[in-house]
Amino acid sequence: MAKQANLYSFPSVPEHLAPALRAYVISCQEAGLARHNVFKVAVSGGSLPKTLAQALLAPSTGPADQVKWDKWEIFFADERAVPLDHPDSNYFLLKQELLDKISGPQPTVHPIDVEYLNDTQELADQYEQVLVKSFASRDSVKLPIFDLLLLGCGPDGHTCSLFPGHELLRETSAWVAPIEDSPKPPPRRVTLTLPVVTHAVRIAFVATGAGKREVMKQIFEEGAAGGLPCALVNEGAGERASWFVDADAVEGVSYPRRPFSL
Ligand SMILES: O=C1O[C@H](COP(=O)(O)O)[C@@H](O)[C@H](O)[C@H]1O
Repeated sequence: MAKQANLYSFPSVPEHLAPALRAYVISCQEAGLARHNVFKVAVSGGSLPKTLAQALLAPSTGPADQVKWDKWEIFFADERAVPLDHPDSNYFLLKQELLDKISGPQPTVHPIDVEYLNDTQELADQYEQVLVKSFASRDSVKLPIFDLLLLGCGPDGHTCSLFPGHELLRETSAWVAPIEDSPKPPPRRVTLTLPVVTHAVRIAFVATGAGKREVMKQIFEEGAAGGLPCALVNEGAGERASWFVDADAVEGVSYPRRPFSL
């Protein structure tokens, strides 16, 4: 039987979850560097960048605990069709929470091309071309393989801009797709598609707070049968998916917790 997603639960975010997430990201970074001397990562917006900043901006504890920012290529798992300085922009959020606070060597960051904000299909196609350039030509690469995806989980079970019951969940060809009717505002967005998400080497979800408890029950107790996008990622990725959650988010959820180890 295929191995299941890992569920790691921590008593507190700053003291326990953030250091574990840091250790996990650094291990993915080292694996990426060993593979191709670069670390290709895509990140979500929402509540994730704040936790990510707590994890990655902490002082290094030694040579094995280095975030090698200049080796990072950062992409967006989803983005809203708004200018890059708009409060709804996932880029703007990441910039405020994390990117602007990085001192020393800087990562390469790939925001959307705002020239195409009026046409979400074109916006998605252009972003797919960014991936094509980074991951070699689309003809030779069936799907881009991110070293790590850092994802959030909405209270409705959405991840990236893949929403429950939406036709986009059936997309099998595009790497990046437009959505014009996101149930969560703003409605116009672009997102990595489900096959790209499940194809990543590693996928880390971060979900914290009691507001996520009900959806965590559905994801982990009903599994893919419940149809929620996060559960579909768990099904497709199996043990390559790891959840970093706090105790509040998973209180009463019937699913085996793993002790965190690399
Ligand atoms: O709209 C979005 O929401 C999700 C989840 O956000 P959260 O605040 O509940 O963590 C986020 O992962 C996604 O990137 C964003 O566009």
